Order: sequence, then structure tokens, then C-alpha cells
Amino acid sequence: MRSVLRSTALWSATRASRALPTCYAARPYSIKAQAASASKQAPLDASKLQVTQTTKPKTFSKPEDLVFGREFTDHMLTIEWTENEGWLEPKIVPYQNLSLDPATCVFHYAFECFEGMKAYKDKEGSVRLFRPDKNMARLNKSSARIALPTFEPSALTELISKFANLEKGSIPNQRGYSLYLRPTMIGTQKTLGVGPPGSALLYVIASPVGPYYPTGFKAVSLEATDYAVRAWPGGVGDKKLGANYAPCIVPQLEAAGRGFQQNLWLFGEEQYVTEVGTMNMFAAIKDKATGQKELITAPLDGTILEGVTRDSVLALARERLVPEGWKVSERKYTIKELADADKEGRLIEAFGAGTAAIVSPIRKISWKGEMINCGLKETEESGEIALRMKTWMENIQYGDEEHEWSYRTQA
Ligand SMILES: Cc1ncc(COP(=O)(O)O)c(C=O)c1O
Repeated sequence: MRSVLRSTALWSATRASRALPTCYAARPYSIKAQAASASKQAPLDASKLQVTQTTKPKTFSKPEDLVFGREFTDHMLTIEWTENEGWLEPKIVPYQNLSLDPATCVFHYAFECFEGMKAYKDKEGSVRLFRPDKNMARLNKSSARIALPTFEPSALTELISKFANLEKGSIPNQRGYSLYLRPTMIGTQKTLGVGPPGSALLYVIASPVGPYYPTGFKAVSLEATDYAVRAWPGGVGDKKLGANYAPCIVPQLEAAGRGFQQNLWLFGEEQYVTEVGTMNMFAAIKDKATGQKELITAPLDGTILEGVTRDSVLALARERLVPEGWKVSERKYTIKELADADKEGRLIEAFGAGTAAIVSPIRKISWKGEMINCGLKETEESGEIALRMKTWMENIQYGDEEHEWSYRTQA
């Protein structure tokens, strides 16, 4: 059989040394190994930042008219990487198109990963990031998994911090508004050969966004999807790869066609509950025998994204709900367990958790022609836990509660 390398005659000898062994898929993946092999290359160095400001500042829609991810700020942060040199100087430049050869590997083999995080303006007008270390760690894990380069997390946090500060004027001064930040990494090597990219581009763009629920919570209805699978053990569902998202759109459209806002991904014959669209899922139930109240979410077994909001909800629940008598569990649970809890009046509430909405209350879930009601009265749009979580999280994000998760940016 021709090796991966021989089929890509254009590749240089140095690139050849990074080619994938044929047993790649079966080997446990190591980020450390990547970082070590990259040790001779220049590390990402925030002190080398060069800034070119726009001469044509944009005007944005009125805050109340902002639509998620439609308007972008005046600048972008870009950092190129090459296999020979490592990370080149970071640049902030006016927002602009990328120019890439049609043979660039990102277009053919999906060498792309990204992050979703937000910058918030506090009462004093300072810009704060929320747990950026978590996004940096996740981006490194995602990029390493698709043979893109890794970087020093504190260097990218510092660069994003400077970038968010430069775009401060685009963040409306009201609670609920923020600057959505989209760090993205792509393989830029021009080749149709299947192998690790010899060059990459890391860029960050930003979009001012309003509150997810401008007029207060609106509980969503879900359709449980059991005819398609989003992720599987040993797969890449726990990485934020663009390639994980496109295949989810058709099941999402099918759910929408039947009147549901999102689909809920089930897994396996047991029909375990995993996650919702772009959110992790939480359910609050009472134990049948003891009446013990339990907040449950699926465990990090590789089939769900390791949400920053999920982790924050769990930490806050352990700190603030456990003393009130709640049990907090990361465990497998099935859709039948939710259906039974509903039938027996033990399903207290359910909600999704993610950066966009923080928490998104769930009214009902359609499953095999059955409707699971998630504890809300007809007149209610949120359960108590979802509401408290949203308030706790926003207090930290907007700096009203000083907390180690809130990262004050520097210009
Ligand atoms: C598939 C998926 N699950 C969960 C989440 C929530 O993650 P986070 O809380 O980090 O935004 C996201 C959001 O990006 C997602 O895309």
C-alpha cells in the first residue's frame, strides 16, 4: 500500500517527519508529545504584538437590534505558524478577508477548530473575560487532536485581552451585552495530500452581542434524536472542531420542522442523555425512594463537549446548592429516567448550559411520540435553579461579584 507520504510528493522531508503513522487512529493521543516535537520552534510571544488600527471605523446597529454573530468589530487578531519557524509575530489588523489557495487543506480535510468566549464590560468600564484559561486549554486540546500547533495559553489570553480592550467601544454599556470572541485555528498548507499541515493561522474575530433572551427567559422545547449520533467513545465529540457541527444541522432542521427549537442528542441502546445542540444539559430530579434532590449532568466520557458553563454550573452548585441539601452528580442518565421522573412528579426542572445563553430552561422533550414535561407550569419560563445560576454567573461575569473566574483585561 502506498504510504500517506508517498502519495503526497510535494511534501518536504521535514513535513514527512510529521506524517501520520498508519496506526495513528488507534494510538492514545498525547498533547505533550506534540508540544515536545514543537520545542525548537518559536513560542507564541505576546510581547511581539504589532497593531495596525483601522482608518475606517464601523458603526454598529443599536444595541437592541444586534443579531448574534452578524456584525464584526473593526479589527482581528492574527498569528501565523509555520512548521520551520513556529509562531510568527502576532498582529492586530483591520478586519479583512483571508486570501487562501483553493487547495488549502482546511477546505478539504477540515483542519479547523475554534472557541466561543465572551468579554464583558463591568460598572467601571473595564473589560473582563470569563475563565479564559478554560477556553485556551480546550483550544489546545482541539488543535492538538487535528495535528494543528499548540500554544502557550497565557500568551494567547494576553493577546485576546489586548484585542478585546481595543474593541471596548463596541461593547454596549448594559448588563446582558458582551463581545463574543471567536478564536479560530485553521491549517493553511496548500496541499491535497492528507497529512499534518505545515502551516496554520490562528485568528480571533469579535462580534458585539445582546442578551440571548432580551425580554427574559423563554423556555425551549427539544426533540430527542435517536436516529443519528453526534459523538461516540473514542471519537472527537469532546473537541471543538468545526467538523463536529455541520453534520448536526440536518437533525436540527428536522426537529425544527416538527416545531422544536433544539434537538437533544441521545447515545447508545440505553439512550443516554448527552447534550443539546450547542449546550450541555442539566436535569434536577427527586429520588424515588428518598426524595433526595439531585442536579445531574452527563459525565465527561469523551462524547460531550467539556463546556466552560457546565463546569461553572457544577462548581457553583457544589458550593451553593449542596449546603441546601442538593446532591450534584456527573453521571450517565437515560431519557427513560427523565420520562419516569416526569410521570412520577419527580422531574423538578431541566436546562441547557452554554456561553451564548448561560442557561436555557427546557419546557418539554419529545421522545418516541411521548412528551416529557420538565417541571415548568404553563405560565413559567424558568425553574428556580436555572434562574439562580444565571444570576450567579452574570454577577461574576460583569464583575458585580469579585471572583477568581473573572479576568480583568489589560490594554
Ligand atoms: C456542542 C456544544 N456543547 C456544549 C457547549 C457549551 O460550552 P461552553 O459552556 O464552553 O460554551 C457548546 C458551546 O460552544 C457546544 O458547541
